[in-house]
Amino acid sequence: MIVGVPKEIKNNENRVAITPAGVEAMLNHGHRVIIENKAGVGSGISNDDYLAAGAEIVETAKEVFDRADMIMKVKEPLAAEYDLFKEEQMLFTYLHLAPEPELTAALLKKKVAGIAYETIQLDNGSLPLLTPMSEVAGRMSIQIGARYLEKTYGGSGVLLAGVPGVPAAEVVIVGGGIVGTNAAKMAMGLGANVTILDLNVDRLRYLDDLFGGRIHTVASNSYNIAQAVKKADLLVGAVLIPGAKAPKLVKEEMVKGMKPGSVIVDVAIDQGGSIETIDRVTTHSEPTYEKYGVIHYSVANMPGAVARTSTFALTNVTLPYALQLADKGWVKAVQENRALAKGVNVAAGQCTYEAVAKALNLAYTPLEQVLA
Ligand SMILES: NC(=O)C1=CN([C@@H]2O[C@H](COP(=O)(O)OP(=O)(O)OC[C@H]3O[C@@H](n4cnc5c(N)ncnc54)[C@H](O)[C@@H]3O)[C@@H](O)[C@H]2O)C=CC1
Ligand SMILES: CC(=O)C(=O)O
Repeated sequence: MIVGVPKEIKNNENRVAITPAGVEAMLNHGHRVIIENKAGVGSGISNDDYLAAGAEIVETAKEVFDRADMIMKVKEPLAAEYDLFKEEQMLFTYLHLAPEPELTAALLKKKVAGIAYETIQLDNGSLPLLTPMSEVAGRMSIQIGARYLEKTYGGSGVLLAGVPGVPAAEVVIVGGGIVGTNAAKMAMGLGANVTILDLNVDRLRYLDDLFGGRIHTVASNSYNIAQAVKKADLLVGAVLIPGAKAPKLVKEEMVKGMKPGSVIVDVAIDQGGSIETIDRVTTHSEPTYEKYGVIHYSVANMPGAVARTSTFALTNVTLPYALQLADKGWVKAVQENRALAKGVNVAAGQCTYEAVAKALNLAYTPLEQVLA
C-alpha cells in the first residue's frame, strides 16, 4: 500500500503524522511512504531524515493525495484540501466532525473512509489516540493561562502561586479526564488552588486519591459550575462526550460574573467548545479575544505549538493502528479490531458514528451495515 503524508496547513500546525521510525516500520511491512516536501520541518525532522529511512519526498500535497491509498494527517482537512480526496481513499487523522458540517459533506461525497484518531476507543472507555495530545494540551492550558493572567497580556495581574502573605490563584477545571488531570498537575505544581468538576463521581474519587486530597473535587451541575466559575482566576474547559459536540456548560451569565482580567482556556474547542461565550476558534497567531472583561483562549490545535514533543507522543500511539490499516486494508482491520472500528466516522458515503450523525442532523448508518 502507498501511505501518503501531506504537510499540515492549519495555522501554526507544526506536527507531522509520521516520524522516520514510522517510515521504517511501514517499509518493513512492505509498504511505500510518500511525504510532502518539508512536512517534518516544524517538528525538527528534515527531508533527509525521511529519505534516510526510505521515504520518497514529493513537492505537493496534490501528489500525495493523488498517489496514496491511505492518507495520514494530524489535523482535520481544511477547505483547501477537500478537492484533493480521491474516491474511497482512506484517511487516518483527527477529524472532530461534530462541529464540521462542510468537511463531513466533502468526505461523504468522495466516499472517503475517515478513521478519526479521537474516537478510537478501547473496551475500558479510554481513547488511546487522544490521550497523549490531551496530556500535552492539559499541561499547556496552565502555562498559557498563567501567561495571559499577566498584566502585559491584558490579564488581572495575578500570579498563580501567590506569595507568602498573598493568596494563590483559583484554577477551576471543568472535566476531570486526561486534559483536566494534566491541567491539575501543572496548576497544583505551580501552587495554585485547584478545583475540578466532573459528572463522574468515581473519577472525582480517583482524582481525590491521586492528588492526596490537595485539590477540591466537585460534582458537576449547573449550580456548582456557577459557584466555581465566580471565584476562578483561570478557568479550563476540559469536558468530552466522545464524538459529540461539547456541551455548553459555562453559560454567558457565569462569564459575565467572572473577575475582570481572568482567563478562560477552552481546550474542548475542537469539539465545538464548552463555554457559551466562546463563539470562535482562535489560532496560535491570534490566540485570544476579550469578552465581558475576560480573556478567552480557544485554539483547536494547542499541541501544534510544542510540535517536537507532540509529534513523537502522537506517532508513538498512531503507528500500531496505521500499520494494521495498511497491512489489512481498513475493512479487514476494523473487522478484527473493535477499538479501531470505533474510529470509523464516515465510510462509503455514510455517517457511521452516531454522535456525529446526531450533531450534524445526518442519517446514521451502523458500521456493520456498511461492512455487510
Ligand atoms: N484544543 C486542543 O488543542 C486539544 C483539545 N483536546 C480536547 O479536550 C477535550 C477533553 O479531552 P480529554 O480530557 O482527553 O477527554 P476525557 O474523556 O479524558 O475527559 C473528559 C471528561 O469530561 C467529563 N464530562 C463529561 N460531561 C461532563 C459534564 N457535563 N460536566 C463535567 N464533566 C463532564 C467526563 O466525565 C470525563 O472525565 C476533548 O474535546 C479533546 O478533543 C485534546 C487535545 C488538544
Ligand atoms: C486532539 C487534537 O485535536 C489536537 O491534538 O490537535
